[in-house]
Amino acid sequence: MPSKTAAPRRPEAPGPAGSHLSTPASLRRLYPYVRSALPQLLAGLLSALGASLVALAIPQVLRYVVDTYLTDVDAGASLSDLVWPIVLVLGLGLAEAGFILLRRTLVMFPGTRVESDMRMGLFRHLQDLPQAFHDRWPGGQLLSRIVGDLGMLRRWLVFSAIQLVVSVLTIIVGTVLLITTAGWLGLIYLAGAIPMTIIAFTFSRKFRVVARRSQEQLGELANTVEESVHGIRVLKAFGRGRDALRGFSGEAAQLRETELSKANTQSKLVQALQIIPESTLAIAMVVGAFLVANETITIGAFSAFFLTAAIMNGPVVDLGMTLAMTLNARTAVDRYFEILETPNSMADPDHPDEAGTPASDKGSHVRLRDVEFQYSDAAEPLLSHIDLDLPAGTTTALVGLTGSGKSTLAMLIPRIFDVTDGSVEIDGVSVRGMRRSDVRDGVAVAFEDPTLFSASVRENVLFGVDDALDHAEKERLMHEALEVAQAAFVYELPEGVDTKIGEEGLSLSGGQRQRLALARAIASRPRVLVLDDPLSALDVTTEEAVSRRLRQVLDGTTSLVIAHRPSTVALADRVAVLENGSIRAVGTHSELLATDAHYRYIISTLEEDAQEHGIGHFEDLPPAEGEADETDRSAGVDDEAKGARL
Ligand SMILES: Nc1ncnc2c1ncn2[C@@H]1O[C@H](COP(=O)(O)OP(=O)(O)OP(=O)(O)O)[C@@H](O)[C@H]1O
Repeated sequence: MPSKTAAPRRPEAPGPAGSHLSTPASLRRLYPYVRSALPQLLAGLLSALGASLVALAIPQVLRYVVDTYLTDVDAGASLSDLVWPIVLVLGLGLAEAGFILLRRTLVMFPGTRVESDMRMGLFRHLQDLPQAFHDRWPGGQLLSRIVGDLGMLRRWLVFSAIQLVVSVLTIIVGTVLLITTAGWLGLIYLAGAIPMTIIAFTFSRKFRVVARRSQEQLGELANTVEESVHGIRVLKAFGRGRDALRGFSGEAAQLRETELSKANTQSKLVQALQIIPESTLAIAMVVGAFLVANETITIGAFSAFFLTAAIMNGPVVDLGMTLAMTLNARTAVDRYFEILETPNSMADPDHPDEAGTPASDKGSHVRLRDVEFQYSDAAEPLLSHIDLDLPAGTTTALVGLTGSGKSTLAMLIPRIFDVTDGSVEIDGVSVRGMRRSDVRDGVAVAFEDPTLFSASVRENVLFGVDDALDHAEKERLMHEALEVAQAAFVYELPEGVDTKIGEEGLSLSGGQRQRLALARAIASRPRVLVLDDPLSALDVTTEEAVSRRLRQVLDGTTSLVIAHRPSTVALADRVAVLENGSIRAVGTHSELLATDAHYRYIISTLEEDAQEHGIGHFEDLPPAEGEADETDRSAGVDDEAKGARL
């Protein structure tokens, strides 16, 4: 049940990155992304400013018309005298519309480019961050940052940021015009700025908090949706759809409350920004009538004052909205850099070691030396003093009770996790000294719970294959891997290997997905192959067929196979037994049966389990094709092991 039982994982970060910064300082961090777009954004700003200033010029024409032709009766103005002022007002109106259009055209392209660059940067960093980070951060939070927050930032950049500057400049220019046009009346209007500034400041403090809360809650909601969609089968199977809905409604209601509180806070500001200037205008009207009567100001100046103030009303009220959007953008920036500035604890070294030369053409030599591993949120190490030698070209089965740390140990080889002490070496070079890409080029993994991508079968199987290979070679590797994994079912799919297999391969059965994941690992022809219980979802007949072919493939590489079935143990030359976080014994199956009580216990448990489920036993496993002709694979191979296996 997504929302009740699975509490959302919280980031370990002590607080939002950048929360100690002022809003301008926080937004300044956008500069590297915005730099190349600045010329267009500035041109957009100038266009918007042009539109505003042109609008402010219209009242001055009115003032001229009123003072020259309408109030000065002796001037004897005729209708024809008004043609030029009318043409001028029309021209100013057209210029304003033109500036607005130009502004939109100028900012649209750079805005989307900044958004896209930032999105790429974040995605690249997410890909680079280690597994430990992804274990901690819920997907919904990442999704809401990479999609929602960045969309919000773009809208702010192309609209609100420009509007904010334009509004402030328009208000400044407008206020100067009010003062020069109508003296005291302008100063009365300016006095309204004092309470407005105080209110805006208080608003900013409140709004920042609620904006952050809203964006976090949106992330949690996205997380709940992701988890429910991901686990839809379980929810349906257990009839827990209603509970999921209840959990979702609770979170949605919380978000709604926060949004309402946000809107409330914002509407208070907007109200203040409307009421205060209008109150000052009421006072100005009384004072203005008095000044006109005294002939201190002209009727034209009086009219122009009110028309200018009316035009300024738009930018003043806009200030409320743009300020709110600026604070939303600031939160989005903080949330963006919170991820982007998460240091990568598994970064490549500055001076990486070259990958070692493989010990034999049958694969690399892997060695774990006094390895310790502890999960960051665990109280004590899960693995300690692990010494394990995987000679080139050999297959080692790793067995142990459930939860003993087998999968974790296997993940240390491709550096999905880093050892906390000791070292993992491939061909004599520590994996921590190498580029991660070099390590992973040589190591392929097939997970027990395989993840496939929503792409074609071909793309999934060739996922780890060198792009530089020519088409024919790639095809050959794919068909061969599919054959080893007994995945001929793909040829029966509607478009054969070009069939798109849907999100996470959910259109396939568990066994089919597992075989494709196995084919993916095999196709890349790795020097080290890590198989985490790769046959667990297969039926007996398929398992036998895969095992027979797999054994031939394993002959040509160094493999570590996590075994939960006797038949998987039988694929190996030798067996390593994991207990209480350490390797308790290494030997052939028969050696261990004879000498190690814990191994006997594990095997009997596996056998019982196999009998219960009607799956393969040691004796059931058919010999590999041509195996009788084989010579020993390496020094690490034990005849007895083969005897045991056969
Ligand atoms: N990301 C993680 N953070 C903290 N603890 C973890 C994490 N992943 C696994 N563990 C813990 O580490 C222990 C070993 O897990 P692991 O999956 O390596 O065992 P396993 O021997 O492969 O188990 P199984 O045979 O059931 O697949 C378990 O107790 C598990 O709870």
